[in-house]
Amino acid sequence: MKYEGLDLLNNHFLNKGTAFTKEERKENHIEGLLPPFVQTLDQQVEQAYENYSNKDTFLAKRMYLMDLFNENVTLFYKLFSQHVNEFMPVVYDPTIADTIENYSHFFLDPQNAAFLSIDDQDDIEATLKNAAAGRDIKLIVVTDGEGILGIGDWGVQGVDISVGKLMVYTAAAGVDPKSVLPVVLDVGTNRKELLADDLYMGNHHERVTGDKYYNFVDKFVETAENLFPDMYLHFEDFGRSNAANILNKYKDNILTFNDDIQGTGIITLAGILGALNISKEKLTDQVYLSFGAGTAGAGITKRIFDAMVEEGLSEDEARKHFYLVDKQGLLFDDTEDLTPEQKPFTRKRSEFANADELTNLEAVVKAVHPTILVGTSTQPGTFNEAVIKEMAAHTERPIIFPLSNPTKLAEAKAEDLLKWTDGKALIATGIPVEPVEYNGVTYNIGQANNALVYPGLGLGSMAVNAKILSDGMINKAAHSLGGIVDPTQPGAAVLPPVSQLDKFSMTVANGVAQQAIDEKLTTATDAKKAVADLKWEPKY
Ligand SMILES: NC(=O)c1ccc[n+]([C@@H]2O[C@H](COP(=O)([O-])OP(=O)(O)OC[C@H]3O[C@@H](n4cnc5c(N)ncnc54)[C@H](O)[C@@H]3O)[C@@H](O)[C@H]2O)c1
Ligand SMILES: O=C(O)C[C@H](O)C(=O)O
Ligand SMILES: [Mn+2]
Repeated sequence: MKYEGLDLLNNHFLNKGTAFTKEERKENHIEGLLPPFVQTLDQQVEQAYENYSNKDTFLAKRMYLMDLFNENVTLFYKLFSQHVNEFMPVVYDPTIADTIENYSHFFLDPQNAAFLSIDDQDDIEATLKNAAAGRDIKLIVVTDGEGILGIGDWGVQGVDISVGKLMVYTAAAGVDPKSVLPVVLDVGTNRKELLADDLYMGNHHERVTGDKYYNFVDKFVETAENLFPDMYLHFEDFGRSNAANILNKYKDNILTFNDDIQGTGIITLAGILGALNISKEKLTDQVYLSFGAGTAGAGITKRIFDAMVEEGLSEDEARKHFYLVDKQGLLFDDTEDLTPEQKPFTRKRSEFANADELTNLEAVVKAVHPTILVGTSTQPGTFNEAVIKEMAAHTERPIIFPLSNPTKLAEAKAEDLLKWTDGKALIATGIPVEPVEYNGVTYNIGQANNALVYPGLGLGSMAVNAKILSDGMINKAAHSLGGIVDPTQPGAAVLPPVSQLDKFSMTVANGVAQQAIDEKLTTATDAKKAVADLKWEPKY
């Protein structure tokens, strides 16, 4: 189909705005519909960045950028690619949390998303086709909005996380924006204030659970697979009781990925390897404490456990290095309400003289002397001075990762962690943090956010159209981020800087694609060529 006239100007994939040449304007019947001066893409970028910079708040900046995206995708990504570091917290986490909480009130545009309702299951196929509009869809990010970041259940409003994650795929790894589709599964919400709000845009009923829920997810997956057989299916921010079930159900049969379980596992392992590269310690000597053992906490634990086994420990030996703390305190084998993912990492009460007192983080830190403390608890400020000083008293370079998002939920601030450990802590945070000055040293703080790996992992997997996402490919991604930071520099970060996200996304993509070839999960033979061929660039 040829777009011309207003249809062309209103198609954000094809629109070049003031960059349409005089000839193009004539040919497409848009002469006189734009100011006469023909601009270059670089001039448009300059103009847009000036506009962006004049907005006072992150929220206003984000809204401007979303308008720009709706207007002209090429210009949006050209601008984004030139300011990745600056735009990430605006387009993505943490500002995205504000837009999710206020989605129904801020609403202007559905941004090409597919809204699938559990109450209209017969529409699934039609909706996906309508949203694709003839495009060859290679990547879907889907959420059901139950476990958005750490802010919980936001029902249909969670759709923005699918939109935002996809924008990062393109900005970081050059995934073609014409090949992606954000999806939300609206199964209701348990958030009372949304149900009571007349302007709430989703289904006004409580979440549907059990067989009806899983059948709906099944129907979506099956229909999407049929329509888009080469698709990479990314699950995001499902609730704790469903995320792992869904991953386990599909991971051995289709090319699928759970970001909170697998993406977070990869980036946290990469961060820990980066920290150990600075302290010159061995992974198999570490004592690991997960604070908040939900979707992300348990996913990370499993990844670090697998890494210890790869480094030569038996499974039984490796398990002894792990402690999980959740709402109930330290998790024992007889603790009530354990999830299937927690069970393999529980301890026995007989290991401790004071087992019944191990109901809070500080008591557990005193009892087990962790060398690594990772927070995915959604409980702000819980890595307090007493906890951190106790940890630092028993280990030279404590590895401390407060990963809960958004900013208001972080377990600690990097500057406090440095202060309480006299600069010894090796830190990564979930959200971006400015460098911290302490005792004359500038500490760069790594960002252990899955956004540093999922774009490259996805691009590499899609480039070779791998049959599944294997443990080997995941492992390869985790080991691809080393060697970028100089660990001998005082204040070196444990992970590479987001400013180089586009570069190291390619390293991740090439490594993952090669691994798929090595494991015979693809018919492709040349990883680098496959990745380069799929990579999209914003240009007219
Ligand atoms: N940095 C990253 O890349 C990244 C990735 C995924 C998740 N996260 C963050 O991790 C957090 C958790 O996400 P999730 O998807 O695992 O959610 P989740 O709900 O599955 O897990 C949260 C866990 O914390 C536990 N918890 C609640 N209160 C607690 C308390 N007082 N003490 C100890 N544990 C407590 C819950 O019981 C649950 O098991 C969120 O803030 C999310 O933003 C960060
Ligand atoms: O979205 C993020 O910033 C990371 C992660 O997927 C999360 O749920 O917090
Ligand atoms: Mn997430």
